[in-house]
Amino acid sequence: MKMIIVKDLKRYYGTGETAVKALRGVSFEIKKGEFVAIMGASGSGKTTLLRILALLDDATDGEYTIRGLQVSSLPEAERSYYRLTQVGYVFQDYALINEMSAAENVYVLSMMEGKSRKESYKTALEALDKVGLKGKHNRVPDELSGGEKQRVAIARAIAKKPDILFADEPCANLDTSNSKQVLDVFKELNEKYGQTIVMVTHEPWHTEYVDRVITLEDGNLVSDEKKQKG
Ligand SMILES: Nc1ncnc2c1ncn2[C@@H]1O[C@H](COP(=O)(O)OP(=O)(O)OP(=O)(O)O)[C@@H](O)[C@H]1O
Repeated sequence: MKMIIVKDLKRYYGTGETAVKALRGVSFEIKKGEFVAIMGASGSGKTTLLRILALLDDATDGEYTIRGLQVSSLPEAERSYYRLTQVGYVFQDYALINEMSAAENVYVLSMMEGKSRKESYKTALEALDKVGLKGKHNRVPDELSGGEKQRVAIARAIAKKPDILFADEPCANLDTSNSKQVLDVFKELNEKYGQTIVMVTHEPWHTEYVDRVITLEDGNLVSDEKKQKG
């Protein structure tokens, strides 16, 4: 099943002669259950693409469909609802609330979706267990390693059981050992639960974990390569 269809996607910042053409017309499809890396040099358009796919930004032109739904032309209120309920996003800097425990960081988002307190708590603990943080539910971010903090952020993103999990350089602030822990979690979510994942990275060794690598260069898609997972 096709999860994502992108056709001739363009994103220009500014207008006229001085416009920055961050995406110059990118097309591809992603199937349900794929784990895809988006690579490319700094400034090639990776974050711009991911933000549009995660409905955090609008394209200047082109079409974007998730599970057959033309999200690029949805009214803003519906886009927000879709983003809140169906899209998981993991940021480079974790974006956790320092005063809250791991469980509370995950729980708060479920509550925002309108779930009951009891259900939200149960969902949060399940998500934390899935990312290997059993026994650390009550720790605040300062009592966790960088890799553990990122795993809390992943738990928060998957608690809603999103159609797609997006991650923008999730290991950028982590050493190799913590990066491996985080990538192992993504791999397990992908293999065990069939989670579709789209991850921006600039580290070639991260591609050992994925099914496919899409490479951007100066706003164009220049290669799309299937990988043998390590
Ligand atoms: N808000 C903005 N306003 C103007 N130009 C922007 C904006 N955001 C990004 N750009 C430009 O668009 C181009 C693509 O940026 P983008 O952040 O998508 O690249 P990237 O591949 O993610 O880079 P990096 O690896 O350094 O994060 C760059 O030339 C960048 O300077």
